[in-house]
Amino acid sequence: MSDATILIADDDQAIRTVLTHALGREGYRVQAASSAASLWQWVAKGEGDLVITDVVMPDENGLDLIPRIKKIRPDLRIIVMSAQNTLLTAVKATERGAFEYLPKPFDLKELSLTVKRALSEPVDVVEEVEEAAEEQLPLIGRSVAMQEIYRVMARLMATDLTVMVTGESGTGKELISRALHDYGKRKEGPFVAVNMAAIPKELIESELFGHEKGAFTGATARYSGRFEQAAGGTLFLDEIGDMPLEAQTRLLRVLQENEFTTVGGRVPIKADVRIITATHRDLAQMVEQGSFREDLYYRLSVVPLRLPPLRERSEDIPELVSHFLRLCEQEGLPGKVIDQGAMASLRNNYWSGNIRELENVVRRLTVLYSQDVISQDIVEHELNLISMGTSTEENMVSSPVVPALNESLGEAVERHLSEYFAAHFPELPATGLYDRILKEIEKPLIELSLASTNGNQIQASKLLGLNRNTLRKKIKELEVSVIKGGKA
Ligand SMILES: Nc1ncnc2c1ncn2[C@@H]1O[C@H](COP(=O)(O)OP(=O)(O)OP(=O)(O)O)[C@@H](O)[C@H]1O
Repeated sequence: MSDATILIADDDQAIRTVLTHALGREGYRVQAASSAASLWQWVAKGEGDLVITDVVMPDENGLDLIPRIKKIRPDLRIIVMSAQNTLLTAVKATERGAFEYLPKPFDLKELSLTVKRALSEPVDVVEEVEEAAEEQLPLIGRSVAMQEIYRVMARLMATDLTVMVTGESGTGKELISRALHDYGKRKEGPFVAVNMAAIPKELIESELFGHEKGAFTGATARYSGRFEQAAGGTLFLDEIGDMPLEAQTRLLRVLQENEFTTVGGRVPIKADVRIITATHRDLAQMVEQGSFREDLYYRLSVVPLRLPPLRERSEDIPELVSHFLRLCEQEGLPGKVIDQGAMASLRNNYWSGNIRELENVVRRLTVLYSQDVISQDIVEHELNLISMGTSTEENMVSSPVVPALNESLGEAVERHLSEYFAAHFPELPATGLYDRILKEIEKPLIELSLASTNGNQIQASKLLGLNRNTLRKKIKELEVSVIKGGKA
């Protein structure tokens, strides 16, 4: 249908020009408008075989236009393109009956393929669907990688398909799974999450399928397992790669037969759950090694959803950081802003712990440093502590002033003091810091000197260059424990 007429609405002149050229080259007739109103006029007159519309336009939101168009021209296919790029936009576009949702910027090749598909596939009749509520779970991130995830998620909302979410630890697998439930057709039902790694092997069956009273020692009452608890809703099996082989076999049987029995029970119960699984493991490799059943793997990974690690979408970091700073403030922690250099350091970090690690770092920056503006120095300092395997909190409690190999004692003290300042600034006294810090240094200094002279106070006072009486006074004042047998 390359002689089809395509109607385009976008208030961005550049986009109209590019699309008109690209689609014109492929033989389509193109009419492009800068407003929803012009597009509507064409549609109402019966013109066009396909609509491509932007979402945010000065006169009307493209998403609101979809149901109006569908009412008078149910057969007209609509492609929505948007730079908003949130999950909600993708879900709304799909729910309202758009043929496809294309996050901007998109590839012209992709657009061309979508147009071809839209013109050749039969038009779906859109059922009346309940509108998705405004974003309850804010899924932050508009990177290309996340937009692709949102697009797939939007397509999954109206289905009960089994989804397997994979990705490194802390990439948001549980959050995405919850969002699939919250926007999906089972949203009125329960979302029941089970972490397979957290249940002892011998309890997995009864945890999942329940048990009858007396089924085994300790089964003092009937227990309805997670399958029963999740009836009508979603069962989220987290860390599915940690499921022992015997339980895998049982799960597979339940999925094949669509029913299960409790441990010790005989009456089959219908399994009315949508299953979403998640894992950070390489299940395909586990299948090869024989530690995960191949048939179960294929049943569970009907729709695989791979979450990218944070380092592959560092463009999302600023928005995530602002989101976590806002969360901290809502929880009553001090409100902070972050400067550009600090943000650049956060963007360039490797983030092996992904979003969870970023979230934790933002929390520490909020709590442990008194400055209202988080600077690059502070961020670098905190990230260094993490890369050394310690963070400010832990570091403050235990690390002694031990010079690193290339450091003088003075430098080590300075490093330690700066950590001390960073960690304790909010509770430092208004004045008297000099005495307080010197006291904190004096005590270990005297203790170490006494230890090195075996508790001999005469030698220690010499070593320190202090008068013997002064040393004695200090020992008392600072409550230094004196080694028994040491000479005064
Ligand atoms: N897109 C996102 N926007 C905002 N917060 C997010 C996003 N993704 C993840 N988070 C937050 O990051 C943290 C980790 O997410 P989540 O627990 O879903 O990760 P996970 O992949 O399931 O981790 P694990 O593999 O360790 O179980 C949570 O506090 C979650 O709220």
